[in-house]
Amino acid sequence: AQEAAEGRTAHNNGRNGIYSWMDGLVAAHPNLVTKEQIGTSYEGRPMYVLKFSTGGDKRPAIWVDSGIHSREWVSQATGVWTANKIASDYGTDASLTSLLKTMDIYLLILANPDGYVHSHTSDRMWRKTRSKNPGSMCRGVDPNRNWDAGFGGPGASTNPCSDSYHGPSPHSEIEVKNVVNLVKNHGNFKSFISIHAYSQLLMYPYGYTCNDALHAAELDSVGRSAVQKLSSLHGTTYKVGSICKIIYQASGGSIDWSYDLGIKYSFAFELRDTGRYGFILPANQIIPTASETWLALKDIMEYVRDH
Ligand SMILES: O=C(O)[C@H](Cc1ccccc1)CC(O)(O)C[N+](=O)[O-]
Ligand SMILES: [Zn+2]
Repeated sequence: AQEAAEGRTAHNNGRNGIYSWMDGLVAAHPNLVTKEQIGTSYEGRPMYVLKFSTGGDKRPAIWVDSGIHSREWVSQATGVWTANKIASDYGTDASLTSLLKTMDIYLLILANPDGYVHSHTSDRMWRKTRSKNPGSMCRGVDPNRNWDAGFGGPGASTNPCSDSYHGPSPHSEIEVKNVVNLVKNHGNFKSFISIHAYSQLLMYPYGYTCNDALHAAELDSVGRSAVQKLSSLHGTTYKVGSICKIIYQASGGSIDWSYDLGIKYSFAFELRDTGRYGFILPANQIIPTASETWLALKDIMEYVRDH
């Protein structure tokens, strides 16, 4: 109880490790990394994106988010590792350096900050946002069912007590709305990548239907190339396919929304593992997971740069 209390204090006093860590990264790389607040969460926590840019104005950009489902802790950890990797490899990795000459990378490490705190202080298996549902004892909306893409269709629940509750309306969750506003106002994103765990999958639209997306063949080949690079590091095997075909039908998902907005290169990762540890992945697998995932992310980013 004492630890939980201390945990709550640390989080509530904004001494949250990731927030202060982000400030350190910005301070260490002032010519590359800036921190932009895109809004606040339901409980009032700031939502920050890290912007990696070498100049220009609204350059073609790549979006990466992690932690939209708060219990998928290797996802947020991979976000942190990836932020550091981009900052430290810029200038030495020729491919990344050339990418950042013409494109920007936006990285939202904590897409669901309230849920993340709740999974640390109260319920390790918490997935949703922490919003109050009128008329229900149950809190939270599944932020990956709340996007305006096939909203309320098959593969989401109308029950506020369900872990896949889609919410009262599209973009009802402020955490989702904040991302929608940034992406729409920016207007020049070429790729939208959302990082989840677990199952070891690289998926592309659609989730809301099992009909093929217009660019399914191209996205499939981009995905296969990326997972080949991923597997080359530690031999981790991934499957590639559309959300609906490879995992299950799911409506209101973020990458269906980004794809239908016109952001062709929309992907979702399901990181390690395949169920042995599930969401409770041992910490000694964080760096191997993040390192192999980076090879796939970089491959996708290079493809986007060149197409
Ligand atoms: O159900 C989900 O939102 C993801 C699968 C997914 C991923 C992207 C778009 C639509 C669905 C699976 C997961 O990451 O939540 C893992 N899980 O089933 O807990
Ligand atoms: Zn997830």
